[in-house]
Amino acid sequence: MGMLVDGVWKDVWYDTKSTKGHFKRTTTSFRNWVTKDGAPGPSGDGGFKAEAGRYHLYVSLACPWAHRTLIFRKLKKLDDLISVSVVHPLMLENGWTFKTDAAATGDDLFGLDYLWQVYVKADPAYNGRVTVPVLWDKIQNTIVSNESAEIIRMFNTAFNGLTGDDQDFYPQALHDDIEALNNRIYDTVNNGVYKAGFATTQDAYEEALTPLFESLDWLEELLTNRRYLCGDVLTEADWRLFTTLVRFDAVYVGHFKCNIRRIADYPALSAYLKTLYSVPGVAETVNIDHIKRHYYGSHKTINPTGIIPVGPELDFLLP
Ligand SMILES: N[C@@H](CCC(=O)N[C@@H](CS)C(=O)NCC(=O)O)C(=O)O
Repeated sequence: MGMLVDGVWKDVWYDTKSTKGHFKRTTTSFRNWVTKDGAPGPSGDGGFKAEAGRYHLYVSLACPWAHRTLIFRKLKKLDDLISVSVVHPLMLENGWTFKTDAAATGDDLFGLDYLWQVYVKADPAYNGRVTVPVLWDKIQNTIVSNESAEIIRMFNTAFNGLTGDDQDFYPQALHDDIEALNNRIYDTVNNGVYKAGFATTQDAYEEALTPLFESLDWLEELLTNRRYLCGDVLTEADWRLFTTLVRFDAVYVGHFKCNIRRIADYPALSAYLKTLYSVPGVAETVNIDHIKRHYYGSHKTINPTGIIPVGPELDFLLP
């Protein structure tokens, strides 16, 4: 774990001293958008036209934010248009690496050793954390975006003319509902588990845990009466929640101490998780082995022995 300072790699853990034990996620720095015709998107610069074979996605199969982009690549039929490299599950003193293993592919584009080298290629004086996902442009030789929330919106529409797929996970009529759901779920659930897990004081941990379980209880009630978060329509809000739910019982309950209840204890959330998992193409984006090895193996301050629990048996994996 570390970061780049003026383009030089430094091995440092998250600073929670200045925030009294609270984990604060830093903002993302590459915010350009791929669009149908290369016109600028809501942020960043233009010049990133949707073209087959032009873009490359760097992901970790362990990371819930990168997982969103893999799901959208799959559901929006972008497999043949956007290539992918998968980093090694362990993120230690060199950050994400391109060491290969069963599902870690190495860097198919440049043959580099570390993800930070991709960031330095895009910006030789880069300052900040080196995170996945990264969407790389092979023509301009730079990072288009490293913000998953925006990459999934690009994937949702920009390539429709090339794939002929017009499924819409962010329909105009539901924008307000989706934003409201995303805001609460991001703060208390997606990022809530990290705030609990990376807290270094009892107070900071408990401050994250209470709203996390209030939100899970609220979601359980909501999903008792609805198929998806917005009703009958499957939207990006569901996929954003899914990547946290699918990791919850395997790692967040134990490793991040989010242990008031498991997802398995919530009937509606469990059924919903299974429904989303069984959407064609989704199961192949879930890699529980990388997920467990990453969290239990990479965060030495939380789990110094690096021992990976054998259980639990996960219900959604069963047919
Ligand atoms: N805002 C980013 C967050 C991505 C993120 O935090 N990824 C984690 C992996 S789960 C990461 O790469 N962390 C490395 C670090 O913080 O040094 C997004 O949603 O795309």
